[in-house]
Amino acid sequence: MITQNDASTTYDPLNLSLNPVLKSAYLISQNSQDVQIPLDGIYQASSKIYNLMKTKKYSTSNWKKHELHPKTADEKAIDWIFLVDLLNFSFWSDLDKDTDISENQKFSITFKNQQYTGYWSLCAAINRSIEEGIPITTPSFYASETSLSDQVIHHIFRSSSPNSQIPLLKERIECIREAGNVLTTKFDGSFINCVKASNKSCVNLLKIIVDNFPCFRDEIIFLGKKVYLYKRAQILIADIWACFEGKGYGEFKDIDEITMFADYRVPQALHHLGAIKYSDNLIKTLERHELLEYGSRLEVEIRGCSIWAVELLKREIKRITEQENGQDMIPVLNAIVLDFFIWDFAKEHINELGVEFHRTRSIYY
Ligand SMILES: Nc1nc2c(c(CN[C@H]3C=C[C@H](O)[C@@H]3O)cn2[C@@H]2O[C@H](COP(=O)(O)O)[C@@H](O)[C@H]2O)c(=O)[nH]1
Repeated sequence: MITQNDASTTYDPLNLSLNPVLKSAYLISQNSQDVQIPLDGIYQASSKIYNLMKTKKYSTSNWKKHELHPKTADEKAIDWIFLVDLLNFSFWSDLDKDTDISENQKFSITFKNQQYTGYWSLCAAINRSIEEGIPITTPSFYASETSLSDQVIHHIFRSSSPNSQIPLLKERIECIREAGNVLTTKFDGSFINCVKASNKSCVNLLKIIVDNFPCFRDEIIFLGKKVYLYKRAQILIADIWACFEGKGYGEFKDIDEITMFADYRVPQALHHLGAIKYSDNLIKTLERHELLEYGSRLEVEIRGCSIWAVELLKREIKRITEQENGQDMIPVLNAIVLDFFIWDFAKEHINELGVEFHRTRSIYY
């Protein structure tokens, strides 16, 4: 059983992790006012997740099974993953607050006669443009407006519902130009060269990403201290690791350093599972669909406590697995596999999560 000790003030993450995100998450969780991590909730959620994962035999091979994800782990897949995780943010619709708005009035992408929203709409838009012969995943192509105009980018993200547009399209174009130029001027035109420079260390690769690509710098001042959440930088590494199933370009000796990715979906599922608990005041704020500013106290508490809660879930589930020698049931268990599982769980149970997601408009998640 994990004890208070794991989450107590004597626990010093400085010795336990090289990843600045984990230290930040611990600091936030220790100073949080409107989000708590009840240990009994962690125990209950751990056994529930363990049993669900056991039946699903969840592993990294699930990543390529998603219909819109690349099926072959090669250099093209790396370019695809980089572009997707460069733009993997803020899909929720302003229209969400009007309950009588029907789903098909919101932004969505039609691809192969299927309609996609949210994260999957991004994947669908990119796959659709590849099928239309647009080399959208080639950095030298998307770096400059002369080869890829803003108008064509608008066309790539055209919605199947009229008068709706992907949120933050202008900011997405800025990210595309910025990252495309960094890759062409500093990394010989492909993110694969960042992966090679990381020397199979995800902590190194995380640093390369945030040092060279400003739009991945998900950093905030919390109670006068700089905290690092790095959601897109970490999921970029995790998607490569999962796509390559931990081998070849996906082999990272220190992959267990990567934490949960602090988005707006997984916290909802964590609350539903009892692993985190919002104050009444926060719940009312969310129910009013109030915007939470990026970097505001409530928003940082939700994100930081979610990361720390997944860390505690991981430890407790590891302990259960060892106790029940279920290693073969869950071959690989780290914060990535746990996060992916909980995110897919959130999507599967989207209408029964019992709490609103928090609405922050940002390019960071
Ligand atoms: N923490 C975490 N956040 C994730 C993902 C994913 C997709 N990952 C796929 C790849 C492997 C997994 O098995 C998933 O199938 C997207 N997001 C974030 O969610 C939000 C979009 O939500 P919605 O509007 O409802 O689609 C947005 O912030 C986006 O950045 C994840 O896995 N973990």
